[in-house]
Amino acid sequence: MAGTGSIAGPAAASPAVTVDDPIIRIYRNIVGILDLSPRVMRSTLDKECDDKQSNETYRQLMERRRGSAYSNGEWKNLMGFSWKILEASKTPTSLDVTPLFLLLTKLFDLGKGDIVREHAALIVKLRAVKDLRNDIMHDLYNAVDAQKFTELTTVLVELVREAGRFYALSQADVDAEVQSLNNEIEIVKRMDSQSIYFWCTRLASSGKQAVGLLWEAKLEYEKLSLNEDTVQRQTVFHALDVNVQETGRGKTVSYTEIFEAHEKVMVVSGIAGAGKTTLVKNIVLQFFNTQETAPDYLRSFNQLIFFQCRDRTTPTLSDVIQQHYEDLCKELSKENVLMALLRLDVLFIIDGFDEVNESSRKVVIEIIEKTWRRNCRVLITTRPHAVKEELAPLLKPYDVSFTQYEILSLTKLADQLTFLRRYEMSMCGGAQVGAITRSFESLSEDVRSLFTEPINLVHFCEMHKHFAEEISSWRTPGDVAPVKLRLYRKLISAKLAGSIDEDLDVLVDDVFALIGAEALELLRDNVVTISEAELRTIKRRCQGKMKGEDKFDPAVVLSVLLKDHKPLDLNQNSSYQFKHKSEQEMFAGHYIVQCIIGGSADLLHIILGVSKEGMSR
Ligand SMILES: Nc1ncnc2c1ncn2[C@@H]1O[C@H](COP(=O)(O)OP(=O)(O)OP(=O)(O)O)[C@@H](O)[C@H]1O
Repeated sequence: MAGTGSIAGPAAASPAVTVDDPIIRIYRNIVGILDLSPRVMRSTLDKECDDKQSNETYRQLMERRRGSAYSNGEWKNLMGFSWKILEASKTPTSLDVTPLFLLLTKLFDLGKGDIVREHAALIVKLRAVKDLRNDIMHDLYNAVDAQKFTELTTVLVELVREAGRFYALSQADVDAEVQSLNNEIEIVKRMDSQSIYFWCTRLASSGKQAVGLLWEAKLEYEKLSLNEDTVQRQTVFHALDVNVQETGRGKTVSYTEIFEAHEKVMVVSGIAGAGKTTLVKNIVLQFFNTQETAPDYLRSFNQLIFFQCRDRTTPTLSDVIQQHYEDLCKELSKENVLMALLRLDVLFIIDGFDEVNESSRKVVIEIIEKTWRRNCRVLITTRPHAVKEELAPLLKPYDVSFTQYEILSLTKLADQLTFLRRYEMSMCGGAQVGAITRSFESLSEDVRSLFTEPINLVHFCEMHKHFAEEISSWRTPGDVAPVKLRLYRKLISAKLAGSIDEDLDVLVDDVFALIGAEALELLRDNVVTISEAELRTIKRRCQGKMKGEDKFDPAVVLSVLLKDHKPLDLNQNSSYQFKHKSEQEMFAGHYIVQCIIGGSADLLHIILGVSKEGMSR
């Protein structure tokens, strides 16, 4: 049977399954939704569009029937995020239930010439299929329900009969179509383990759970950057607001509303430390939360793939898929799992596009290329400068448009205090809560205006822990900046005290200079992850600086400044990163200032990334 999408080769003996087996129940529902339903609806659409010319798109057909063109805005409002596929498609072959339902209902609304038609009964049947689709695809509890398959097959047969009445087909033609559908239904009842729908079934039944465990282990806790404190990510999460750029009127909405966009691609932009990565990590945790069902705004997805552009070691999308569904990919191949995944409703999250490199760019392009015709959506985060300069040009050749949202800063004192309170509670386990917020409230407005990004507020908590006294003496914004570096100085000195004979201050200056030069060089190449080999080079350089200090261990110092970044694929080597990109930038900035103060002639060519000879020219 062509329709069940067998993967390749002769059909293997079907696994011994009974109706009691959850896998066969999910399989039937999945084939019913992903294969039988669109085929029946496509046949209805063909009947409705018997006047369509073969080179005409569905948008053009509707405009012809309407007698006027739609503006792009009208078309998007009419078709939601199916607008693109319905604008481009000339045949129904790649349309599935959601765009088919939309298209059919909008065609009925338009009418067909002067013919008076009563389409209400037909819409009832179409809607029943669409609702069953959403029930089954968005909730495993429904997907495993044998009754749903019975309901679906019944309504599909009714749809064929109702379409027969509506288009005044002969009884013989309708009976033949029903017979053919019943034959297909009988085939679906026997599970084909070579069918792509079998793998969709496996993904639907256990994929989310497996990936959920993976992300929960990786993301549940957050280690703060300036000291050893750990907080539970969801407990300290502050629900951020975003500004919809599309409207041009500065409409402010909650982050949960970004999925209401008409575009399949949504871009969340924000300056350094605005909370882009934290936002998407919390979306991941909410999606996979095993204690509660996914929140409403995520309910339309049944799988989620998370990819960070700083990754330099995952060359293809199927490798990303393998990291997510390791066991399933061992059974089938990663390519087949990817193929099956793209049939489902997937949310792809691409984090930190501004950090994209040669390898991760290929993955981003693959995601865009493979998802735009599907029921998938893509959420991309980036610093603002990369939207115009890099992201828009990358999407343009694929004719992909997006809605942009900008994360809003926390400018109101009440919001800042709420934010700080959560961290304070988590950091002191509930004891002595109030000191941090009181200290913050006592600052002048001028100084407080430095703390409008989440990262600065978190750093405030950390600085308060070490320099509470000093904070009370801050008078101007200029008093704040040096304290963060002093905090690092203090942390490194504490680590080295007792093991080093030399003057610690001088030694820390040397470490800062070395790490600052390294940070600058990496930033120049837009690199934020450091491989094991690169780390060894940095360690050797540290060691070289500390000649004569036998007891100096560069790993101890670097552990204060860098964090270990464990790969998803445990067979791969670890990589390392600054605790936050903004800290990499801070050390690079400090280094530049020191070079300028010290009158270093080497500096400019390093920043510009050219040779000294190149500079003289
Ligand atoms: N919504 C939030 N609730 C609680 N804490 C947050 C929130 N957003 C950010 N933070 C804190 O601020 C830190 C920096 O945020 P994050 O890394 O998400 O910023 P970013 O916008 O991705 O920055 P960059 O562009 O530099 O990568 C986080 O590690 C976290 O401690």
